[in-house]
Amino acid sequence: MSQIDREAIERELARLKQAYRQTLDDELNALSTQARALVPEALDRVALASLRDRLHRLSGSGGTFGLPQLSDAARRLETRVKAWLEADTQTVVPMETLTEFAAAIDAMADITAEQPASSSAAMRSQAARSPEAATGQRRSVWILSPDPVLREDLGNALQQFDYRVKRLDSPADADADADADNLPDALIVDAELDGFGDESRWLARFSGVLVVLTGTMNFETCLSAAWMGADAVLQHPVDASELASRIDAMLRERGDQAYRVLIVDDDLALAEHYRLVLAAAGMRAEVLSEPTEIVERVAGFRPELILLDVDLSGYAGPDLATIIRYYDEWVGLPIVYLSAETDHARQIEALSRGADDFLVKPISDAQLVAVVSVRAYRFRQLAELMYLDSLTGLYKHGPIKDALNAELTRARRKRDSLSVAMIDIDHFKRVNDTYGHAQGDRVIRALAHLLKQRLRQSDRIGRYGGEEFLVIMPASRADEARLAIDDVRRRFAALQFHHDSQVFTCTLSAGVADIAGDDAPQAMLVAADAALYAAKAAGRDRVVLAGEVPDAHEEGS
Ligand SMILES: Nc1nc2c(ncn2[C@@H]2O[C@H](COP(=O)(O)OP(=O)(O)OP(=O)(O)O)[C@@H](O)[C@H]2O)c(=O)[nH]1
Repeated sequence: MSQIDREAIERELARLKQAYRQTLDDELNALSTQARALVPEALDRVALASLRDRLHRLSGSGGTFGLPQLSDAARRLETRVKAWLEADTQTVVPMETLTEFAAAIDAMADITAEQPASSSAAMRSQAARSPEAATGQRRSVWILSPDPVLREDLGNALQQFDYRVKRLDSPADADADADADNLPDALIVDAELDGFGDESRWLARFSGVLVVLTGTMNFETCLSAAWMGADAVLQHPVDASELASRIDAMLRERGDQAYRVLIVDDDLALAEHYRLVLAAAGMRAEVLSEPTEIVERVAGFRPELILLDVDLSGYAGPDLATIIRYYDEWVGLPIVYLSAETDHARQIEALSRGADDFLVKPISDAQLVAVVSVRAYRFRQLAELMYLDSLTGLYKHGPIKDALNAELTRARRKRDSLSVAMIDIDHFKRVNDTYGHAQGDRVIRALAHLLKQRLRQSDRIGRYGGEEFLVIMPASRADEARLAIDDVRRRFAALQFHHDSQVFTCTLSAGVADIAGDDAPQAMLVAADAALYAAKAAGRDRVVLAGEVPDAHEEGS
């Protein structure tokens, strides 16, 4: 997996700081002109409000770009303007006071004292998690084995899980490919392969997952695997679905699940600075400057924390927090205000409207990273416990139904299509009865894994019941949804499960309904369930659309 390019991020941060300094002169000139235009007899309230907003922005951004004294000065001046605005309209501010105020504005131009460069070391010390992880890119795997059957079978099975597979039969081939090609995300090495690990210098720069396959699990094989730095030793024959799950879990642990943070701020330079600071700490941050798009963006990006400015142009942060809390599925999402507001009463008022914390700008980079990562970590832990099924990592029954309500509301508002699919493993009872419950669990996990691999990131997948799954597919008509689910059906049927010396396969049936039928959530579920029932009745191993009458055929034909 590629590493975060810290140098590029630091260069970009320095560029932002320079750009900020360049626009600062213009901003201070504009402030000075506005201040000098104030006259005692007729204080222009519109001009005062504009002065207050500009000073507020300056107090928030100065410190971030290395000018903390500028922040302090702007904050003091902002307080004075606020007092004038809140006073009786008849109040006359003496001319000397206005002159002195304008001089104080001009004096800000003299503030050039710079803080020591911001805490990039602190940023570096934070857990470095790779941000490109959740991009949904296909993972690559090399299979190194002298056994052509193992290479072929395992390779084909991993392709079903959307891995790019390269099959190699000797250490020399691997050495040649390692020089010529990018190293893979995962490497599966057959313990029977002679000479691997001794000469393969490229192993030192391999940072992916290394799995050793062995026919016999004993101390010697495990010891040589440990010397090689293997992450896991598995006994062959191995279930490809188990292997794919293990590799995925290890890649995830290795940091391919960066925290997702949404920054809502209309000061774009400042927001970009925060984004880069969080990226340097290994998080994935996105900036939203158009508050009206907040619901769509939260639904699409699924942040694990929102950094919310209190005063956005035309909107109040607390109103946005309230809107987010209207959606059941986002009730626990951490919202942290990031604002130049120092008035405690206002901070408390803002906090009472659905947020979790209040950070006062300017905030140090290290503090920002610390607060965000601690809260995002806790949220992820809690969300996993509350919403995710422990066997499959999919949504539990309740949360997937909540997700359907939310997706339907959005689809209606955007006049977009939406489909649901109800999926059930065929004759699952027989699997349990014949091969045992543990093997049944493996089959359930394999299907969950396949669904996660094959469907879009925006699709929601839940374990609806024991061996029944519910998939919500936004922006998909039923015919499109059917194609996707049918692809999963074919791949699932091709998976081979190993039990002792036996090999068995399973199939699934599915029913698909879309919003065109009836857009009440319960009606969609009933329609999909009826289609699933029709698929079972018509011989299983098929996907049926709601309202469709499938041709019946013999099972297994
Ligand atoms: N291993 C395992 N089995 C489960 C789990 N949850 C439910 N089951 C079993 O899944 C089986 C479901 O069987 P049925 O609903 O009768 O139907 P089926 O055998 O799948 O047959 P059809 O749906 O008609 O194709 C039951 O035997 C349950 O005990 C689970 O978490 N793990």
